[in-house]
Amino acid sequence: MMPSICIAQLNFVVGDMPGNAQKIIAAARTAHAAGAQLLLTPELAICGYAAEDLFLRPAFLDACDDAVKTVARETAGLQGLAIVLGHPQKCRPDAPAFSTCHNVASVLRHGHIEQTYIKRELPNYQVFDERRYFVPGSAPCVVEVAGLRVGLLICEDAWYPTPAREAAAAGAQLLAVLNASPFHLGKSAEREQIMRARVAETGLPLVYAHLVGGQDEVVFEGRSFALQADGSVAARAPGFKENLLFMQVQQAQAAIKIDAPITPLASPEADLWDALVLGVRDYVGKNGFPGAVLGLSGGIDSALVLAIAVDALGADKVRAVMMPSPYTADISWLDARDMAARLGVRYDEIPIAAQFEAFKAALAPQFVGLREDTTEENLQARIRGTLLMALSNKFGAIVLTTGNKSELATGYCTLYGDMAGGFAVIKDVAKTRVFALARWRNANDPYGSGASPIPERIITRPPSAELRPDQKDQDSLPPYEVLDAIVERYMENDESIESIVAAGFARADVDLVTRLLKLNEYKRRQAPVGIRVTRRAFGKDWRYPITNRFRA
Ligand SMILES: Nc1ncnc2c1ncn2[C@@H]1O[C@H](COP(=O)(O)OP(=O)(O)OC[C@H]2O[C@@H]([n+]3cccc(C(=O)O)c3)[C@H](O)[C@@H]2O)[C@@H](O)[C@H]1O
Ligand SMILES: Nc1ncnc2c1ncn2[C@@H]1O[C@H](COP(=O)(O)OP(=O)(O)OP(=O)(O)O)[C@@H](O)[C@H]1O
Ligand SMILES: NC(=O)CC[C@H](N)C(=O)O
Repeated sequence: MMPSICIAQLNFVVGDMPGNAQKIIAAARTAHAAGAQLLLTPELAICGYAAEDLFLRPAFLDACDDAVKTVARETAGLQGLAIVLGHPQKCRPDAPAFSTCHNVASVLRHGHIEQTYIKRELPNYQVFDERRYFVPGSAPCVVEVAGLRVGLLICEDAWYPTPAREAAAAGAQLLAVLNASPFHLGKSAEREQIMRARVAETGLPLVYAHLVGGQDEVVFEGRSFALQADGSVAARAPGFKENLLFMQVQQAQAAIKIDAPITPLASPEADLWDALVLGVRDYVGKNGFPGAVLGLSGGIDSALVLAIAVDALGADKVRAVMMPSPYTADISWLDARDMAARLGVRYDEIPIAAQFEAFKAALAPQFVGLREDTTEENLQARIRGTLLMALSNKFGAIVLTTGNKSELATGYCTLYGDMAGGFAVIKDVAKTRVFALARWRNANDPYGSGASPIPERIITRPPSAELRPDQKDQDSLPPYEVLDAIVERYMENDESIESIVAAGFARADVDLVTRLLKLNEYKRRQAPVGIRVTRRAFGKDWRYPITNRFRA
């Protein structure tokens, strides 16, 4: 008789060790009641991923240790259930300075820690800094559960052949991987492909236990899965929600077969939408905000952010404010009103003409003889930022900023103006993708907030900041198809200026975009945190110097 395995695909809160422990205990009870013999948690389940420099605090590691003991104690009576629990563990006292702990998976059974596996491969690229915190292990770990020998691995271990091969050599019949693998577009398929390589090399089936939830700039999409020994998908949990995924392991002649439900993968747009919704919901929820507020301009960016916010939080928790200036077109407030009504959010109008005039009057003696320029444009953006922050201060709702990746790349945004706020929802979504996503959301209603929330004219009118008469984005920037393609090549793929020009882009466009990218590093350092959805976002994954003379 081979075991039944349960994956606890759960949404943990970083630093809430007592809460996370209770979630794991509840999952263990459910799994046990359903007949499971093995419960797998995600990587570092006890403290959440990523706890960053909290790992440098001895008291934090002690609290993790206490929580592991709580899980062991409170699940001691679950006869026949082994729990593989991800947690940090203090190193020996003679460990090198600043390498304070191991990233481990412990096997809890009958109230005791029976075995502990130490993660061997520590990722230190993209958003990962694991070598800052962890000391690597060097040995495989195989645990026996109901007659099945399970080889334990932790996330990055399975991105290299050696740990899996050594687990197989140590007698494993199945590989179990505990993971915290942040989402970007296409990551689900990429991950399954990498795991398929491990299966091919070892000839062993593989079970992948994954985290779900948003944590600051990253989102984990869940979608835990299993592969048969022939590499085919044996199980897959739903994406972007908690799930207990049960699978029955069977001995079929010499082979081990896994029997479980398979949720299909989703389209890129559906994934992107779900990632943004979960990112907003968890940032707002886990940080204790009662709701969110944003400036609704009648343009596409704020429209998209409003639709995401409503899907994430519900219409009753979201508030939209239209703040017309002398340059705001009639269609802007007509469309803003229309959209707010479609979604059923609270909508207010606060004109900013009087404040704008007051600022200009105050500055007039200083500006004598000077013509109006971006200074006056930015004043409008800053008045709006001030009003939104006042609403946030008074009512507690977080201000969602609406800048997209194209704007952040080129600095087409105002410090302390439209950049003022707490969470930058679409900062990793390029403008061309903003349009595609708006169309997708109008054709789909994944959270039941209403079909077609975005008035068609908002999608079809030419983008404008409406900060001076007849202004269009394309007066100062190349067409967004060109801009976004250059940003993707230069920023996401590290291509050189020459290779982008060689690929057929006009040198003037490439020069302008890469120059703006370099010049605006200072702005990005002051931008709010926001959701990473591509392989490389402006965040932990983009660490360029501000003072810098290199551009090629
Ligand atoms: N290296 C550096 N390190 C630190 N600070 C630096 C700096 N270089 C300039 N600065 C400071 O930054 C200031 C310039 O930045 P900032 O005040 O933001 O203003 P700035 O970048 O000059 O203007 C904002 C631009 O964004 C456009 N915009 C605004 C609002 C919304 C939208 C939209 O469509 O979404 C577009 C607007 O049309 C304009 O072209 C300088 O005056 C200086 O004080
Ligand atoms: N009239 C307005 N009323 C309320 N908020 C505004 C208004 N104009 C601008 N904002 C806020 O400032 C942000 C930047 O807007 P702006 O119109 O300058 O450029 P944008 O990037 O094209 O954005 P959008 O597509 O939402 O208009 C908007 O997304 C919105 O949150
Ligand atoms: N936590 C980890 O070890 C993650 C690293 C891994 N390569 C991933 O993104 O999936």
